[in-house]
Amino acid sequence: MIKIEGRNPVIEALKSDRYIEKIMVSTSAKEGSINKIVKMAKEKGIVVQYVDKVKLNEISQSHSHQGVIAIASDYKYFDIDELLQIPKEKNEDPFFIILDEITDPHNLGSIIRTADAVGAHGIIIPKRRSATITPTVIKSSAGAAEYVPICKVTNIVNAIKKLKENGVWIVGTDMDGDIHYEKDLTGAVGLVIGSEGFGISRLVKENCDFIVKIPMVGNVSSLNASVACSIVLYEIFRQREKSR
Ligand SMILES: C[S@@+](CC[C@H](N)C(=O)[O-])C[C@H]1O[C@@H](n2cnc3c(N)ncnc32)[C@H](O)[C@@H]1O
Repeated sequence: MIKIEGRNPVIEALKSDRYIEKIMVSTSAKEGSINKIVKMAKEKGIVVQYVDKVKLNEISQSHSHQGVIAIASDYKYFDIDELLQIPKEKNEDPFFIILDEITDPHNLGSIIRTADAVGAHGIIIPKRRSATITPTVIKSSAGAAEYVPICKVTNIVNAIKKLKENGVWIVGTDMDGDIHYEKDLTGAVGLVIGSEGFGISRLVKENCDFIVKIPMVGNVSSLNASVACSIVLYEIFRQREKSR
């Protein structure tokens, strides 16, 4: 079981068909969206348990529960074949994100949130040395983790090769690339974002079809990984919308 913490994440979980064992609500949280959550839970026949705020603080893993925690079934990761099936079923050009060892749960949550906003078909993460779906990630995604398929793979390079075999162009991001908005980013695309500390690893970079950079004129040498990811995702989204 996994804890889903915070109001938006719990609302999104209640909207989905995910199994929820119970919802714990702080006795001191009565206002606003808490009433909506309790109503939604009751309509679905889910047990609502009122607990003291101190107890909820102890249970919370994200430390930002906003007075509500749902105990839900574990997150279901996709495999790469299932991921590739999604754009086919929607009759859309594949649009994937590949995270090369993003370790900060807030970055992963924020990337999931933007991925949902731009209609990406899924995110590939490595099994090791990576943030995975935790209460903090779900909270940071504002509940978008319910909608964005995540695929955990043993080897990112092999996953990239598989995407390429399926006609996906792999776009890396680094400071030594071409300006992102001057490149054609339409068609089947897999966007690679490097780790917070080390960027994209050498082998992954060698397997990218091309590299793009987000121009910068300031003093710091790079952007935050989730910010960089959002900027390029929105350029891909803009170009895809324009080419429809
Ligand atoms: C914090 S940066 C990594 C910095 C790292 N010290 C390095 O040497 O590459 C994390 C990731 O965000 C993306 N990124 C950040 N700033 C970028 C920029 N200006 N252009 C393209 N990608 C960028 C890249 O994917 C990068 O690997």
